[in-house]
This record gives sequence, C-alpha cells and structure tokens, in this order.
Amino acid sequence: MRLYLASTSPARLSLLRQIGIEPVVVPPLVDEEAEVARVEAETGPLAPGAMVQLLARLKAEAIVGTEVDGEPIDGFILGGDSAFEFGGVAYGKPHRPEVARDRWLAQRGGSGVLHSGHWIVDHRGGARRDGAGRVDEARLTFADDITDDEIDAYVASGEPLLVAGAFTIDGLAAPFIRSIEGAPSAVVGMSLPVVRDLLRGFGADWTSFWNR
Ligand SMILES: Nc1nc2c(ncn2[C@@H]2O[C@H](COP(=O)(O)OP(=O)(O)OP(=O)(O)O)[C@@H](O)[C@H]2O)c(=O)[nH]1
Repeated sequence: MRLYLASTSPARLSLLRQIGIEPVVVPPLVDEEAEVARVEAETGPLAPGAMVQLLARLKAEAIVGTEVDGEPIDGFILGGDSAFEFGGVAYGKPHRPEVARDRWLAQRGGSGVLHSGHWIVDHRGGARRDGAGRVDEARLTFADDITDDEIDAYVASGEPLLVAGAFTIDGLAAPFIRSIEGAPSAVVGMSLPVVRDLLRGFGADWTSFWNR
C-alpha cells in the first residue's frame, strides 16, 4: 500500500524510512500563516492543538486530486504539523538566531508541550474517500544548567532555526532535554503510533506499507 507524505520535513521522511516505509513525497503548497489568520479571523485565537490539526489537514488536503508522475494518487495521504507551547504561547520555527536565543534563555530549566497534528486522507483508487486526524502531545523538560555559552554555540550551529520550538531531541539539543513524556516520534515530526492508529482506522494493514 502506498503512502504519500504531504510534507517537506526531512525529519518526517526520515521517521517513515526508519520504520520501513518509503513514502511518495509531495510538497504541500500551503501558506500556513495566512491560513491560520483566515481561520482565526472567524473563530478567534486557535489553541495550539487546534492549530496543528488545522495545518496538518490543510497540507494533506492540498494534494488531493493531484497527479504524481502523471498518475492519480492511489493510496493514503499523510500531512503533519508541529508547534511547541511554552508559557501559554505556541511557537513554530524561530528562523532567526536572535529569536532562537531568546527562546532558549526563556525555556532553560522549564517545560513545555510539543503539539503534533496528523491528518490522513484515504485516496485509494485515485479519488478522495474519507479523512481522519488526531493531535498527539509530548511534554519536554529542559535542563536548568544550560549555560549562555552553550546556548550561543547551539544557536550558531543553525540547527534550531528550522525546527518547531528551536530544539531537536535527535540532534545537538538532545543533551539539553532532561525528560520527554509521550511519543518521542511526535516531537521529531509525527507520532508513529498515531499514524498507525489512523491508517488501521481505515481498515489498512499496517505492514502492507513496509517496503521490505
Ligand atoms: N529532527 C527533528 N526535527 C524536529 C524536531 N522538532 C521539530 N522538528 C521539525 O520542525 C519542523 C516543524 O515545522 P512544520 O511546519 O511542522 O513542518 P515543516 O518542516 O515546515 O514541513 P511541512 O510539513 O512541509 O510544513 C518539522 O520539520 C519537524 O520535523 C526534533 O526534535 N527533531
């Protein structure tokens, strides 16, 4: 069974490959900021979980009905989104070094929640049938003895700039994270147990996605 990954995230692709799945990667063309602003103009501020669920769904739906290499999509489409909630505020990627530094100075010694949104569209047979999604959460606690020099060196590495929350649990920041409560894969990019649950919910055999 074929899985289409509606994501440009290298970590999401790597997660699937680690568990024996070689997805078809189809970058979703979604203006995340504009879409969140559009919905919030109607509903008011979105909670972090609602925001990542909305964006995961929009990314998956963005490739519904498209063709890949001239062929209709025949399988399941998976979209994801991540945001880190700290001090009641949801953060995406910092993008700029000074933003990443401020985040680390604030979150050192504290804890926050990584919200991971998932959406799957059943697109077997070349047409959209149904969709389902779920948000998973993981609580992370950061070490309280991280020095300013360590923060400066980590920011200078460039790693924190393009990841939600300005940290990675599978990279240079791992030694700065004391504990994770929840599925580690949800932090990296998408909760693999949730992806399995959602696909089985459509009656799919999980092992049929393995490319072994
Ligand atoms: N490797 C790694 N990546 C992380 C970690 N935490 C967050 N990320 C990445 O941070 C990015 C969060 O941005 P998103 O907007 O969800 O996804 P994206 O990278 O923009 O990719 P799209 O799905 O195309 O939007 C994702 O690529 C996550 O995989 C982590 O601990 N490790």
